[in-house]
Amino acid sequence: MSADPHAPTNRVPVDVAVGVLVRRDAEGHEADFLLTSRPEGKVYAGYWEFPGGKLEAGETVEQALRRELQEELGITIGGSQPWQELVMEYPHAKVRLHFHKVFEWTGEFEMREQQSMAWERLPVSSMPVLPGTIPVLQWLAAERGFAEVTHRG
Ligand SMILES: Nc1nc2c([nH]c(=O)n2[C@H]2C[C@H](O)[C@@H](COP(=O)(O)OP(=O)(O)OP(=O)(O)O)O2)c(=O)[nH]1
Repeated sequence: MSADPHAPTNRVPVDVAVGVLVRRDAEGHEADFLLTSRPEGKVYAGYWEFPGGKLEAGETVEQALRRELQEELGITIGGSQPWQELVMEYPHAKVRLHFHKVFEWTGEFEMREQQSMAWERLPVSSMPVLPGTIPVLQWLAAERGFAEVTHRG
């Protein structure tokens, strides 16, 4: 009998900090959000995701997020709000994704890893999106009362 590729494994997940940067509209409602493409040379290169990266030893999620967004996008975030958590099993890794919402940052966006960025709304037009990004679009859709398909591809 062959192994079920979807069965949970006993691998220890790697913690990843992910930022959902949200801009507000004129009424103060949450509006567009930032997606970035994964740089060449990484697994899932070219797939769209919310920016972030793995925690280093001793870091909190917010500290890791501040460091990663500075390194990758050249911005400095203010505070971040813990929002959702998700464990994903990929062939290359098992990750525990810690999603924080971020509403404040300073600095100009610079794509320091030659990635692309897009301010998006639902439905998202950037494609393809990373598997671990799809649940986030669904959470945003639930918060916003958006009942249609969230992304293409
Ligand atoms: N940044 C980010 N990573 C995600 C999302 N969804 C998802 O499954 N992941 C996965 C992909 C990767 O396996 C892992 C993030 O690791 P990474 O390789 O991008 O992190 P890093 O920048 O620290 O990479 P490196 O230094 O090891 O090259 O989390 C998401 O929305 N954003």
